[in-house]
Amino acid sequence: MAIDVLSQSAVEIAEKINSRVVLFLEAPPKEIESRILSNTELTVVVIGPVFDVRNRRLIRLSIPLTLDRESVLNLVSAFLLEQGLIKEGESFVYVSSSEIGIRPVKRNLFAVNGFFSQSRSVVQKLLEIAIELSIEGREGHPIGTIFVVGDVKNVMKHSHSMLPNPFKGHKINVLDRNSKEIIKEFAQLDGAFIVSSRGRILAAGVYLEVDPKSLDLRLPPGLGSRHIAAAGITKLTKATAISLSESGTIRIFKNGMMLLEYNPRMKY
Ligand SMILES: Nc1ncnc2c1ncn2[C@@H]1O[C@H](COP(=O)(O)OP(=O)(O)OP(=O)(O)O)[C@@H](O)[C@H]1O
Repeated sequence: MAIDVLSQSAVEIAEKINSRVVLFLEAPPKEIESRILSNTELTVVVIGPVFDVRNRRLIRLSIPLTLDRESVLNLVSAFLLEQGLIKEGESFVYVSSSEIGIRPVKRNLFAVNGFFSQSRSVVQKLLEIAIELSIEGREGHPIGTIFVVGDVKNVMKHSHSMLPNPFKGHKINVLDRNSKEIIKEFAQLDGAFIVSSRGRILAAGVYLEVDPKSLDLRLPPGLGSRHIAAAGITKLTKATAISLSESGTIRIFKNGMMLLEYNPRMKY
């Protein structure tokens, strides 16, 4: 099997370049995992449907499979740095059933503290919804929106409602299966959603009060007010923001920096 042969080469390469981590972009057969764990000192990271980081040598990350390769590698780099599993300047080896490569890790715009330790499944779920909204739009129109997750008390201090809050008094959680359509429907409103770190939607149609001049935002040029607001609120608070541009591009911000940029429409 291709992944069997390639994983063997990945281990050899990792040992040759003194890398500490091998990343499987798709889950390998169990015996490959156990062989690497018992015969080497390497940490194995597997991208798949399961998220489990308790075992420090066999780490399972669930990252949406629809993301492009670059974004997946960026997210994994951020994770490895954040967890202290790799240092800046070191490399990890990645492997799938059709390719193998070496990825040097840099602490760049994409590598940001705290992304993986907070509200993982909530952010993941909202990312899924943003991907669907990007591809589908709503009633024939492209949709743009912002989801702000976590540190709700502080987020509220830096925002105000632009319209009566449709979620007031309703217990709607992004992790509930049947909440997706409601969220997509209200994504047509102007402004941002405020979501607790446990996934409860507290408000929609919220204006984020962000003054970019007073914040040291390190953003790529050309982003408009929606994106500056999304980035800014993560600088002012400990929240994570997911923005969807009307152009279909999804971005994740944390600490005022962009962690991920991805346009699912590009593949269609
Ligand atoms: N501070 C803010 N808080 C919440 N929503 C905002 C804020 N600023 C702008 N928006 C929303 O973003 C929308 C688009 O604004 P603008 O075109 O300037 O942003 P953009 O970053 O270029 O977004 P897009 O790429 O979707 O066009 C506004 O109509 C408004 O709904």
